[in-house]
Amino acid sequence: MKLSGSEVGLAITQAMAFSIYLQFGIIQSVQVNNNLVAVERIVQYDDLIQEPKIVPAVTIPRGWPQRGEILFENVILQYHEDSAPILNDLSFSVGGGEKIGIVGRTGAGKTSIVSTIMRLGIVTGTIRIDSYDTQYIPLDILRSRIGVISQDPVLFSGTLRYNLDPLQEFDDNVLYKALEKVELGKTSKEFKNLDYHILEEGSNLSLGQKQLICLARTIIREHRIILLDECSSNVDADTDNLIQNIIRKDFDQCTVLTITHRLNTIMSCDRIMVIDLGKIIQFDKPNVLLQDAEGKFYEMVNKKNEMQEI
Ligand SMILES: Nc1ncnc2c1ncn2[C@@H]1O[C@H](COP(=O)(O)OP(=O)(O)OP(=O)(O)O)[C@@H](O)[C@H]1O
Repeated sequence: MKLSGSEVGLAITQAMAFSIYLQFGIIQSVQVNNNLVAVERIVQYDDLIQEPKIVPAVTIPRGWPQRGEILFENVILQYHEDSAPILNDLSFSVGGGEKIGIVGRTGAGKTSIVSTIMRLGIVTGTIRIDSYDTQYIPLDILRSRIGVISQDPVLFSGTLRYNLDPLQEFDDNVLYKALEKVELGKTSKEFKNLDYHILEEGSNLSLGQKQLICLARTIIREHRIILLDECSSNVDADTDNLIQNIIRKDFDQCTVLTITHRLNTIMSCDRIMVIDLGKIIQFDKPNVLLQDAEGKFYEMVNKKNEMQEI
């Protein structure tokens, strides 16, 4: 939605009027504050550069992606037009149902792979998902068909039901089943009630509980491709184990890309991708990488073991 100059002007005038009313004690200060923040947000959103509207050349099937294959061909990612590429000429393919671990030092470009798949930033080269070139897929379709769980879970002020299913697409039974799978009820009995109220950004929940709600959301949607970006890095060992078990059981048929600093989390993956300075420097089965004494992965594993011995 693009506001006209007069609409933005009207919003600002209304905000000013509210602040005058406040000085005269006409309306409650909390209400005024909320209204001012709302106007401020509208003005901020209005300044955002709009993403391109993509008209697909072919019809995207309802069930896309079905196989979950990902193909990168000479992909480059920049976050701004005049900035240097963050990912440099990446080419690789992932088969449907494969479990891939992605590792590399801080700032290597791991999260940028997720950004690229979701087409956040300026992407050149070709990314195909089940043979469909993602540059021709409308962004709302692309982003709603891939499950992403990051280290900063996104939750809204509203009921548990609203947070699990904001568009009210699923039966309560489906939501309850997903909650059972992620064992949220074991952390607090409040989570057995879909009307339980969650505060803005989930401020009345622990990080682990927030992650489990995001996991439940992904289970409900039965995504074929799931991108996990450090989703269990800041939770306790029990929640981490629970998350890993759910991924193994419920996402068995899915293509899962797991970004992590915890190397033990990805040892059971089919293949591990090592990223450095925006390039893939190794991509192979864990046992192959562990035997390559000259390789980066070998160095990372041994450094970690040394740290544990100290
Ligand atoms: N939105 C952004 N705008 C501009 N530069 C960005 C943006 N996001 C990431 N970068 C830059 O891209 C590079 C790669 O960042 P990325 O988050 O992909 O690394 P990472 O390997 O996931 O790191 P970490 O392990 O610390 O999360 C970094 O130099 C970072 O500063």
